[in-house]
Amino acid sequence: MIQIDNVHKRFAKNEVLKGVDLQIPEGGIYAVLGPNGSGKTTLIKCVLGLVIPNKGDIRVKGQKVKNQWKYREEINYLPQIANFPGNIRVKELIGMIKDLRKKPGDEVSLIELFGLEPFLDKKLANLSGGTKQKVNLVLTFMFDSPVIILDEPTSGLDPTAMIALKNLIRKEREAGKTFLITTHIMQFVEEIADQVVYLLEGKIYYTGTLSGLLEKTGQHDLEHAIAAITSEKQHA
Ligand SMILES: Nc1ncnc2c1ncn2[C@@H]1O[C@H](COP(=O)(O)OP(=O)(O)OP(=O)(O)O)[C@@H](O)[C@H]1O
Repeated sequence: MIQIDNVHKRFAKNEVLKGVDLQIPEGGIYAVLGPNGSGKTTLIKCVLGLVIPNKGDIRVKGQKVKNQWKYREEINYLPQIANFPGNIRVKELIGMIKDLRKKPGDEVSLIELFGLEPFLDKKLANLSGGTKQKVNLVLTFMFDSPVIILDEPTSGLDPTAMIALKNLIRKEREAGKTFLITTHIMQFVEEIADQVVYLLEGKIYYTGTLSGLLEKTGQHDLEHAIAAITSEKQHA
């Protein structure tokens, strides 16, 4: 479904991705993990065509993404920071995004799921951070696309919204969707991820199941496994 071959990306002298190879088959939830600044967002943006690699190939459903736009219709994307003008009202924003995507969108059940009815007539500038994130989740999930990319989806969410989000992701996985998710919330990964991808120093340090990572690091939970990798690297 997504094939990443030998991808390199540098910003000036900062070599962020140094030969990333990754195959994501169709269906399932892939958690992309790694320390701050390890290149998770950069990798995701390469898949979306928002960042152009210096070297390497990326294919989505067999098609090279370079200079292509059509394939992006197959992807729903939640950015880490979504910047919409603050004077737009929630319902106007939802309408605008539906017009732009030119695809039928079903927002009604999502608005209910995240309890957003009282906020529909409010301007974005007047919403709390968590409420804005719920609106962004509605924008991401209201379209039916086979690939869903979420960059830090839990940001600012309260426990009720977290449960709603996990249930939503599981439901979409049951429908055969493929997820790429970055997060620093290890409990979230433990609860929902099928596979873990760990980026370190510009390369993939590990890809496989969560239990495989625990075995590789000799740890009992993901938080300790990640800490063990970091300290192993610092002492190497
Ligand atoms: N447009 C850009 N121009 C210059 N440098 C950039 C740009 N985008 C990212 N970087 C740099 O690339 C590196 C990787 O950033 P990236 O946002 O991909 O990391 P990340 O793993 O997603 O981090 P975090 O966990 O903090 O979200 C950082 O050093 C960042 O400063």
